[in-house]
Parts: sequence; C-alpha cells; structure tokens
Amino acid sequence: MSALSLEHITKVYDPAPASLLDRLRGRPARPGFQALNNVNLTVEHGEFFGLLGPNGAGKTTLISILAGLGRATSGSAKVCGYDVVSQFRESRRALGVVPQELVYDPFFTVRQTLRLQSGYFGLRKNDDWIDEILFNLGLSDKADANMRALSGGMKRRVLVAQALVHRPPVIILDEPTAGVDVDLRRTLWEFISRLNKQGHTILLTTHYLEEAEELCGRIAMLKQGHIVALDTTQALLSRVGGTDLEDVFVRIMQNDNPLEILA
Ligand SMILES: Nc1ncnc2c1ncn2[C@@H]1O[C@H](COP(=O)(O)OP(=O)(O)OP(=O)(O)O)[C@@H](O)[C@H]1O
Repeated sequence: MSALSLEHITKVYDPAPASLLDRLRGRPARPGFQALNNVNLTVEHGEFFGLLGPNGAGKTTLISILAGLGRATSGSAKVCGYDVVSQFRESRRALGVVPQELVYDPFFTVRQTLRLQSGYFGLRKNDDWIDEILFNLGLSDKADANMRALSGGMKRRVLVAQALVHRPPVIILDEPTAGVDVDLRRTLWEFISRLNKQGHTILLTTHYLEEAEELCGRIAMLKQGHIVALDTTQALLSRVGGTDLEDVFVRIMQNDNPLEILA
C-alpha cells in the first residue's frame, strides 16, 4: 500500500456560465478547462517527493484532489490506501496539508487555532504535541499572540503547525516557503526533514528548485496537466544534463516533447 496513489486522474474545471447574450444568441457552451490529464503517480511511504511545474501546471489542483477539496473528473486517488472520495474521513486523517494561501481566523490566538484544528480530528488534550510543534517551528513565544498580529512568515509557520496537529503520516506542503525569510526556511526544512527521517512521507511543491534538489529523493514534473518527467533527482540530473535541477527543469519545460530528452 503506497502513501499516495493517483490512477488516471483527469480534472476538467466547469466552464464559466455563459453570458445572457451568448444564451440569447444560442452560442454553444464553452468547454471546461482541463487542468490534469491522465495523471498516474505513486509515492511510497517515507519518500520525500517533489512535485514541480510552472504556474498553472496543475499542482494545486492535484493536491486539492488528494485533500478531498476538489473532485477529479475521472480516475482514482488514495492516501495510505484510503480512497479520497469513498473513504474521505480515513484519507483526510492520514494527510496534513500546508496550503499555499495564507488562510487564518483573525479572532483566535495561535494556541486556540491549533486546539480548534485538533478538535476537527477529535483530539482533545493535544497540548503536549502542540507545544512540541510550536517549539520546533520557533513559535513558542507566539502561542498566545493573536493570529492577526503575526507577520506573514509567522502565519505561514502556523499553517505548517496546523497541518501537523493530528500527526499525519503523509504531509503535503504547497509552496511553504513562498515569501518567507531564510531563518524560517532553515527551521522549517530541519523540522520537515526530521519528520521525514521519522517515517513521515512528504510531498512538496516549490518554485525554489535548489530546495527541491537538496531535499527530494524523487521528482515529478507537471506541464499543462501532464506528467512529463518522473524519476529520482540524481537520475534526472544525469539523464537530462545541465548544471543543476533548475537547468533540468528549464530544458524539460522548453522542450515540446520532453519525453524525447528523457529517453
Ligand atoms: N476553480 C477553477 N476554475 C477554473 N480553472 C481553474 C480553477 N482552479 C484552477 N484553474 C486552472 O487550472 C490550471 C491549474 O491551476 P493550479 O492552481 O492547479 O496550478 P499550479 O500548478 O498550482 O500553479 P501555481 O504554481 O501558480 O500555484 C490553471 O490554468 C488555473 O487557471
């Protein structure tokens, strides 16, 4: 049983509703937008896996499907063997997601936010673990601060903490270091790497390719909803050539037929 598995996942977003004028003129409905096209991917337990792609490639769409926030148009997705649709509770419990957007409730303190999140998973008396997470993310002295009083980087740390309150075996981080300072990056990666060494599976999306190169054992690259590369980081570097992962990424994305350069 894999940590994450996606089989033939396709996602077509509904088109924007036709305007009244279009309808009156009898114009045909616009087609939906295909964000993912027959994606097959398996991530094994304990992997540190990178999901890379340019803006709009479909990374967040794929993560939303795994987190049960969006439905695939076709195909099946599982977290730790649990189907994300028919076994939503189990699959969601196995997953911690750090979202890309800074979403928070401005009326709560950091500790209240984390207690509330624990409550969603039926966890009471979770304070020992909450304290440990706060410490590891350099947030101990902010525990009683109101969320709206935190800087952007601090809010992002809380998002990471929120994803971890129920000790999920699989952690997905959607661009967790966007706009954060060097200090947080270090703290965050040290903590996440430690969790990975303890057996947690990590799926990371990032536009900082040097981070992906350093951290990820395997990498998938998405381009316009297709997986165009999937291999170990070392194999991608040696097969595609170039000086670093950024070079590899650019070469693959600029090639009309990326599979050609990976052959
Ligand atoms: N709700 C939606 N309705 C219609 N199209 C959408 C919707 N959400 C995303 N899309 C489109 O689907 C495509 C994939 O978007 P997605 O957010 O998954 O990309 P991404 O790889 O995460 O990009 P980024 O790196 O910018 O975060 C984009 O073209 C986007 O405009």
